[in-house]
Amino acid sequence: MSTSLVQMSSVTKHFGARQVLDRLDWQVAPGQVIGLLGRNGAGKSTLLECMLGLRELDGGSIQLFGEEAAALSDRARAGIGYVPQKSDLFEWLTPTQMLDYFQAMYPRWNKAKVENLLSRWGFDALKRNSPIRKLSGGEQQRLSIIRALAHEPELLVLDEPVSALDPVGRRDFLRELVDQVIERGTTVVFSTHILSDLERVAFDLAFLKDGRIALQGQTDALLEGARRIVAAPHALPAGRLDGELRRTHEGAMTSVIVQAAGAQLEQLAGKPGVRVEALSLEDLFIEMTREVNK
Ligand SMILES: Nc1ncnc2c1ncn2[C@@H]1O[C@H](COP(=O)(O)OP(=O)(O)OP(=O)(O)O)[C@@H](O)[C@H]1O
Repeated sequence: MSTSLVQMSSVTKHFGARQVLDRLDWQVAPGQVIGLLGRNGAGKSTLLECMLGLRELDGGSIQLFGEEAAALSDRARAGIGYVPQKSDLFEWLTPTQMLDYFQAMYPRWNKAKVENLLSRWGFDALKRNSPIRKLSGGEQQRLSIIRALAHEPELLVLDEPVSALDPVGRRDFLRELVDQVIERGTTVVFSTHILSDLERVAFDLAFLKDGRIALQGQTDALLEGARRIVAAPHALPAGRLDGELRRTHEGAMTSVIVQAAGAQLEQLAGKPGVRVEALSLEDLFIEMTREVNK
């Protein structure tokens, strides 16, 4: 039996001629907190939707809590909290009505937590009792997060949960995530383009590129080991470098991204005409997700 909470094997998904996921393998262990990164259109939402059994696969298999994702039991469903990229709230209901509706569906609904978050996140009596469609985009996003946290899920999947939030809303959400959700041992997978948030929260990063997870590791370790080596091609040894991830050519120079501190790197750093640079998370994102111009 697998010990993974999510187990994706050779998952393939296309929309018409567009191949979005290409024999993707991915595991998420219980308690892991993973930031999912990728360019616009890389397939992050598709991956998360497939993971939750919301999209039919063209190939491969996905297991969640040891069950087929496409046929989850009610018990497994009750263990999932999901904040989709596009809010699927019932717009004609008021926040109070919508939360009451969902409360009836979940055996483990923490009413006190919902009340606490509503008051802390600016839902006064007026807002709680006007139709959701009249709330701003950020308010709807906050409500969607409250709904996803209310039943204290074991697995929380967040698809760009802070995209519509102002800096205060983002800080409040991240605090809640770190102090409450992660503290409780919840497994969290979330996609975001706000890299500074990831540095504060995600313990692991996964890069989605060309339909697969191109790189995954602990945020600190990824950044600590990542280097860009820029040199004329003849200054580099033949073959791949230790820990080589990507290689691009710009004019007369070759740029190699490696994920390895070691003797080879030290040797190279001492050679004339060779530049070895540390990478920020933004650099790493750009390097890991850009097209290779061999
Ligand atoms: N229902 C659909 N029908 C057709 N094509 C789709 C559908 N959903 C997604 N796609 C296509 O699949 C690709 C991946 O989309 P997806 O929304 O998963 O990317 P993403 O990484 O979440 O992007 P973003 O960062 O912009 O939110 C895109 O090219 C998109 O146009």
